[in-house]
Amino acid sequence: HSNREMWFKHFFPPNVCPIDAKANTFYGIMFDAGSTGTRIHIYTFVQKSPENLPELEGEIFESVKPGLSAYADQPEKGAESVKRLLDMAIEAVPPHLWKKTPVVLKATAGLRLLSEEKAQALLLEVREVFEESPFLVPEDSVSIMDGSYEGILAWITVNFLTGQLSGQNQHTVGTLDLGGASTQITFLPRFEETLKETPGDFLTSFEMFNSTYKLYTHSYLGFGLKAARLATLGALNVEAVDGQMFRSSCLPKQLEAEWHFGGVKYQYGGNKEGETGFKPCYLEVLKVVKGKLHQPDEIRGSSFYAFSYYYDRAVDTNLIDYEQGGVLEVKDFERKAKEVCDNMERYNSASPFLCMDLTYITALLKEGFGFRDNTLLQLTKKVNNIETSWTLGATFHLLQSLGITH
Ligand SMILES: O=c1[nH]cnc2c1ncn2[C@@H]1O[C@H](COP(=O)(O)OP(=O)(O)O)[C@@H](O)[C@H]1O
Ligand SMILES: [Ca+2]
Repeated sequence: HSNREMWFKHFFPPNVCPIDAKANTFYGIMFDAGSTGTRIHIYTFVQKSPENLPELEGEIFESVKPGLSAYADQPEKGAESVKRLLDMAIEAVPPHLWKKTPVVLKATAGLRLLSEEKAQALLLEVREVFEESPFLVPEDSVSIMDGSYEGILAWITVNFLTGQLSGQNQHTVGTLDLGGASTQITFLPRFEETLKETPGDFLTSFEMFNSTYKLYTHSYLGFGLKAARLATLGALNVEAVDGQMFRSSCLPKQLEAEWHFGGVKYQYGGNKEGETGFKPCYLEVLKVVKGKLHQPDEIRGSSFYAFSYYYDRAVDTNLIDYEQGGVLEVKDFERKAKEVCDNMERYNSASPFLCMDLTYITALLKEGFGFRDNTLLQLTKKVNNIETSWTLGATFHLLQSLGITH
C-alpha cells in the first residue's frame, strides 16, 4: 500500500474510498538533451477524477555530462549515455505501466549547432535505444526542439508550478533561461503596443489547459553562456581553431589553458601584457551583445523568473543560496562582476571564466534585453521540489497529444 492510499483512507472509510489511487497513477519520461548535459525527468501524475486535470505528484531527476553533442563523432557512445539514464526509469516505473508510459527526448542548442548529418546520426542511435526499451515510443519521440518551444514550454512549467495557470486571476510571470549554447526570453504581453512593435516570429500562440496564450518568445542561438565565451574570445565560427591562442581581458593575466566544447578543443588565455578587469572586459563582451537582440519596452518595468546559468553563477558568487534561490536586481550581477573581475587573483580557485560569465550576464540583461538596473529577477531552481525546466511543459504537451490528458 502506497502512502497515497493511506492518505485517501484518512478521509474515507475503506469501503467507500472512491478512488483506487494506484489505478489512476501514470508516468511520463522526458529527456532534455542540452548542450552541456543530458537529463532525465520522470514525472508521476495522479488523475483523481475524470473531470479534473491530473495532478503532478512528483519527479525523479538525474543528469549526465557531457551533452550528446560532445559525441558528435561517436553516436553510439552518445546513445549509451541516454541508455544509462533510461535504466533508471525501468527501476522507477512499475512494470505493468511500462507499455503505457511515453518516453521522449528533445535536443536543444548543442545539436542545433552540429551539422545535420552528425545530429541525425545521434538521434537515430537514441531512437534505437528507445525502441529496445519496454516503454511507449510515440512518433517523433527523438528530435531537435524548435527554439520557440523551448521558451514557451519553460514558461508553461514555471507558471504551472507557481499556480498561475489555474483559477481566475492569472498574473503570469516571464521567464529567462540561459543555457550553454542558447538563451530564451518568454512572457505574456499585456499591452497592445507590445504586440504591434514585435516582429511576427517573436509571437507564438499556444494552447494549454483549455486556454490559448499568445506569448512573446525568442531563442537566441549562440548566446548561451558557453557559446558567449567563445564569441568573446573570437573563437566562435572560426574554421581552424587548432594551434590558435584566444586571449581576453576577462581572464586572469597569466592563465593559459584548454577548453572542450561541442567536441572541439580551444586554447585560451589572459592578456599577458595588456589590460584586464571589468572595464575592458565589459567592452569586449558588449561587442557580442550590443544591437543583436530585440528589446521589448514592456519588460523594463516587470520582474522575471530566471534559472539555469543565471542561477548557477549567482550561487557560485554567494548572491543566492543553492537550496533557497532568491530575488536579485540586475545591478547585483554587475556589482559581482566588478568585484570578481577587478580581483581575479582572489577568485582564481573558482572557474577562470567567472569574471567573463558574470560580465556577460550583466551585458546580456542590460544591453541585450534592455532591462533596468533595478529590474527584479526571481532566481529559482525548483518550485515545490520540481525542477524549473521546459521538460514539464513538454510532458503536459505530450500527454495532451496522446489523449492521456485534455
Ligand atoms: O532540470 C533542470 N533544472 C534546473 N536547471 C537545469 C536543468 N537542466 C539543465 N539546467 C541548467 O541549464 C544549464 C545548461 O544549459 P544546457 O546544457 O541545457 O544548454 P542549452 O539549453 O543551450 O542546450 C545549466 O545551468 C544547468 O544547470
Ligand atoms: Ca537547456
